[in-house]
Amino acid sequence: MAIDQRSLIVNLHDVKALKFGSFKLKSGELSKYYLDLRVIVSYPYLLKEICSLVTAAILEDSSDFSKNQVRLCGVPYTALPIATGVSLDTNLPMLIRRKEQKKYGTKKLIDGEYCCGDNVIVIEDVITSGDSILETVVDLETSNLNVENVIVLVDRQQGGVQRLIKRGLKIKSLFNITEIVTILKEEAKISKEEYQDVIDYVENNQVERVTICRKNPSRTKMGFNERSELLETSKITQKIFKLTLEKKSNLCVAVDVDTADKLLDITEKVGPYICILKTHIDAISGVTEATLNSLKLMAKQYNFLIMEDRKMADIGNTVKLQYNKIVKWADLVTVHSISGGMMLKGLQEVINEDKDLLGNRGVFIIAELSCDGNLISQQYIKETVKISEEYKDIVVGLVCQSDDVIPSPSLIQLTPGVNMKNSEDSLGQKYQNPSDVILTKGADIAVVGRGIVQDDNPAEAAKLYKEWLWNTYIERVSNS
Ligand SMILES: O=c1ccn([C@@H]2O[C@H](COP(=O)(O)O)[C@@H](O)[C@H]2O)c(=O)[nH]1
Repeated sequence: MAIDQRSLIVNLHDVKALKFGSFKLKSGELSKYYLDLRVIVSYPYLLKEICSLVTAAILEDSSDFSKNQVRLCGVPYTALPIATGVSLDTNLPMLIRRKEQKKYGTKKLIDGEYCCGDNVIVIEDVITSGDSILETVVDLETSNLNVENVIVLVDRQQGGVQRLIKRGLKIKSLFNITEIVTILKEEAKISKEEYQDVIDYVENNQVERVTICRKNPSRTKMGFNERSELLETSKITQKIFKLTLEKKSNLCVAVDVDTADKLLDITEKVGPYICILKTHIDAISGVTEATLNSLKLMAKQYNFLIMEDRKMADIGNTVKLQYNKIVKWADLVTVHSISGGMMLKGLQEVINEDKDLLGNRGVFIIAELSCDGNLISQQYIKETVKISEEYKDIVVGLVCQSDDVIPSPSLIQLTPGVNMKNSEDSLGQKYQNPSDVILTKGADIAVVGRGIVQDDNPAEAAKLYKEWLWNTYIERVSNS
C-alpha cells in the first residue's frame, strides 16, 4: 500500500473518523469500532485526498465503461460530498438520489440530468451488509438508469461485498477494516487488544453465514472443511485443511535465510502462526541432521507442515534420487511439471516404498510463477493441471497466481508473491497484498517470505499476516 494511503488512515484516526470501543450500529448490533466518515467535510485536505483516490479508482477502469453516458451518484448522505468532489475532479456529471420521493411536482427519485440507459457509478463511504447501496441502486434502476460499478471507501468485511457481487455489481473498495487496523496497530494508534477485538468481531459478525451443498462447487467459494470432506480429497490434503482450520491460519512462511541458526531462530518465532513452513534448504549453510531434527520437533510442537521448495524438474529417475533425501524430513515438496507425469510416478514410488509415508507426503506442482518475464504459457498451465489430476493421491495442489487455474476444490492453491509493504523487488518478483491474493488471485494458502523474515519483529509480522489472510479467507467463503 502506498505511503500516502497509510498516512490517510492515520489522519482519519486522528480526526476520529475511525473510533474503537463499543458502538451500537443502525441495525442495533454492537460493534467494536465505528467509522464516522461524516466528519471529513470539516477537513477539506482529507476530503480532497479521498476524492483523489476514488477518482483514480474510477479512471483505472474507464475502459470498462460502455458508450452510454457515465454519471456519479453518492449514497446519501456521507458519500454526497465525496461524489461532488469526484465529479469536479473527473468532469463526470452527478446525480442525487432523494431519500424520500418528492410528493409534489415531478415526484422524481433522482435529481439531475440523465437519459434512459445512462451508466451510473455509485459511491459509498462504508459497506457492511450492502443494504444502503442496494437501496440507491434500486432507485436508480427504477429510474431506468444502469448500475454496474460501485466504489466504497471501506469494506467492513462482513459479507456485503459478496452480496452485491451476487447481485451482478462490480465492487471496488479502497480499504478493508483488516488493512486499517493492521496499519493503526503498526503506527501504535491502537492497542493490540483493540486490534484483536476488531479482528474477532469481523470473524464473528458475518451477514447471512450459510453453508450450501453445491452440485458444481466453485473452489474459492467453499470452506476448507467442506473441501476436506470431498471424496477425491487425498489424505495429505485433508491433513492440511484440518491444520489450517485448527490454527486458523492459511499462512505459509518462506524462511529464506542463509544459515541453519537463522532458520531455527525464525522458525521458533513464526511457528505458532503458520500452517506450512517453506524452505530452500540447499541455499542454507550449516544444515545438519540435527538441524532437520530440530525443525521436525518444532513442526510437531507448533503443529505445522514442512515444505521443501526444491522445484525439482529432472527425469523421473533423477528426481527419485533427489526426493529420497528430502522425503525423510519434508512433508511437502515442490516440482516443475516440465518433464511430465513420469517424474510424479518417480515420487509416488518413493512414497510407496515406506508405509509410514503413505498419506503423509504430498507434492505441489508449479503451474505459474510470480516473477516478471517467466516463460510459462497457457498451454503449459493446462498440461500441468492435467498431470495434477492424474496423480491426485500425492498432488496436494498447484503453486499459481490466478483463481481460474485449479478446477477442483480438492486441490489447494498456494500463492507466493505476498507483501503488505512492497509491490516488487529489484529482481522481478511481483507482490500482492494479503486481501488481493485471497480475493482476486484465489489463493487458499499464501506464501510470505521477506515480508516476515526481514521484519524487525518476525513473530509480530507473522501474526499480522496470519490474521489478515485468515479474515480475508473467511470473508471470501461467507455468504457464497
Ligand atoms: O512463483 C513463485 C514460486 C515460488 N516462490 C518462492 O516463494 C518465496 C517468496 O519470497 P518473498 O521473499 O516473499 O518474495 C521464495 O521462497 C520463492 O522462492 C515465489 O516467490 N514465486
